[in-house]
Amino acid sequence: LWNTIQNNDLIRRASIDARNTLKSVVVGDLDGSGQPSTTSEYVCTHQYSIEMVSDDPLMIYINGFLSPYEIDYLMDMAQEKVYYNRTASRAFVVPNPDPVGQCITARAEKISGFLPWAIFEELQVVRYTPGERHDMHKDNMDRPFPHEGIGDRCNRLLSFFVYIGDQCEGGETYFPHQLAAPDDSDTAKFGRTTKNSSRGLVVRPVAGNGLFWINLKKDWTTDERLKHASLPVTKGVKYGMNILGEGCY
Ligand SMILES: O=C(O)CCC(=O)C(=O)O
Ligand SMILES: [Fe+2]
Repeated sequence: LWNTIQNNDLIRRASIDARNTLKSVVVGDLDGSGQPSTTSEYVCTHQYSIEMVSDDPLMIYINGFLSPYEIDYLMDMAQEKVYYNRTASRAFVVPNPDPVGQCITARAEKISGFLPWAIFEELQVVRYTPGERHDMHKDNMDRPFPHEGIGDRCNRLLSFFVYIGDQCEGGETYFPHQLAAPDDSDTAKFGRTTKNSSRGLVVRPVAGNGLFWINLKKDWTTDERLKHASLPVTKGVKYGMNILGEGCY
């Protein structure tokens, strides 16, 4: 059960300390002078707003999770990187340490609050060109896995999916088991399935915004209701980012 966590507190403390140490070195003090660097406009701050999508399973929509600076930064990085193939789309991992990456991970950790996460994985940026998609899946593994120095039975407890580039048509994130967005919801952010069903949450790419949800039930088994897919991009290019928080029991 979630409340049987043993060493998560120690691990997450170490994870946060490591990030804070790094942050004080790399963010705002790039020349090591102890003064905010004039060569960088970037300061790690967290400004976003949230909307509850559902309480069971827990899902939250986040407006402005990425700042305009962070979007530009990641889009620049996304033009330079070599991508690896995933099924029907491509991805790369944000180098670690990276001042913006560290700040984004710290933000995800903060939002995750007191939930029993132990550590966050490296940030993964994904790209879809026309025809590319991500088939129906869950973000956690079927079986718990060991994570060196953390625990023997770990799994991807928390998922954030954040949109970085929305100059595309299609590419919505689709959760077939979630309730459909209400009629009066913002159509820039939420869509509907073609069949007039009460189920099926369709979330449109809006740069900077994202979703947070919990993959596992209280007994650490898969919550099948969080299966999801990226519908195919039909025009333009979509960029997004996975931020995955692992917990161990
Ligand atoms: O691209 C999306 O909308 C979702 C991607 C996704 O679910 C994943 O990469 O695990
Ligand atoms: Fe996913």
